[in-house]
Amino acid sequence: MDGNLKDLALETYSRVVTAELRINELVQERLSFGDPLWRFFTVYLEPRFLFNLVIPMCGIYSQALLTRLVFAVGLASTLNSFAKWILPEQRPLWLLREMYASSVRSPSPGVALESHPLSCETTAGMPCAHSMCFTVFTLTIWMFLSAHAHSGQRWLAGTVAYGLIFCMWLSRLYLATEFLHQCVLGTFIGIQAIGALQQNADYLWSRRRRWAVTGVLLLGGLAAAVYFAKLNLDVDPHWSVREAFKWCPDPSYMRHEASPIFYLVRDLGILMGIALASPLSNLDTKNASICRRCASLLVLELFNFGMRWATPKQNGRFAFLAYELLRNALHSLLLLKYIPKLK
Ligand SMILES: O=P(O)(O)OC[C@H]1O[C@@H](O)[C@H](O)[C@@H](O)[C@@H]1O
Repeated sequence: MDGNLKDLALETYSRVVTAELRINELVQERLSFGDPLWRFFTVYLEPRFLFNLVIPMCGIYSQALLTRLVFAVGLASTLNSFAKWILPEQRPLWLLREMYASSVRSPSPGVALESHPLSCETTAGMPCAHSMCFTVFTLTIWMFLSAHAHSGQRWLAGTVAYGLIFCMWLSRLYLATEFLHQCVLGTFIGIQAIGALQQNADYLWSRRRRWAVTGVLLLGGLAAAVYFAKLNLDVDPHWSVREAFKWCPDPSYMRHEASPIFYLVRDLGILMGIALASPLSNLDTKNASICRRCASLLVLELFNFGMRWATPKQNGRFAFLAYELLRNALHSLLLLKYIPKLK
């Protein structure tokens, strides 16, 4: 009975993802006129770019908005990286090529997908990080601006926000990096995460630094425990990187800083910066003059850019990961705690 249920579940899953491959194909065929736009969404609105440029730019408008964005998007990105670290789910191009390469799954799906450098992701597919972090980013801005808007303006801004999130889905489907269900679930989890953060805002924002830092260290321990548990269970922790190597048309499209471990370290670094700036309720979120805000954020982001440029990539992976952890922690700490002091 159990065996039958498992077979049925696998069969249903396989049918669903095969049908979803056709959605990727349809989007590639019908929406190629928007190619520059889909690339723009994937390249310039991805979590790393949000942290290194877009969120700091929002700080020019308001320090309170910047604080909320770093907190919400930082937590969402960490949650996403953990989900990808724990659950190994295929991406469309990997699955399609496996299907064609394997004689077990027949008949072949009869789908053709185009791939290029942006399709060479090295993490698992589920849930879509672009959709999840962008959902949290847009809805946090929407909620912040809605506090002082009429219901008509709120409705209009909400429609624009969901329209942009839909464009992010199309971008990921067009580049064949994600299945539709991975994008939808990314957005769904993002919305649930915002709800949970809102409900527990008082509790979370009043945590003392000691507790917050302990929480981040425990998360680091959890990530390491998952790694060793996988090794014990004979599950390859680097499965997604191997899939990418196997199916990416050119390995030079893949980057050091795109592995699941790198993303976990990056996100834990961002959280560590938030933890060091805790309690968040004590942070100064008053706005300095616009000139001062522009100048201080410009200096900070130039400094961050220099730090990124100087990343030691040739001194082994531990130096690389430790540097990234510290750089991200310093960047979010400076954004949250020290930029407002420069008044
Ligand atoms: O899950 P997606 O949308 O394919 O994204 C994969 C990775 O893409 C990178 O650009 C992000 O910085 C990562 O956080 C993310 O994990």
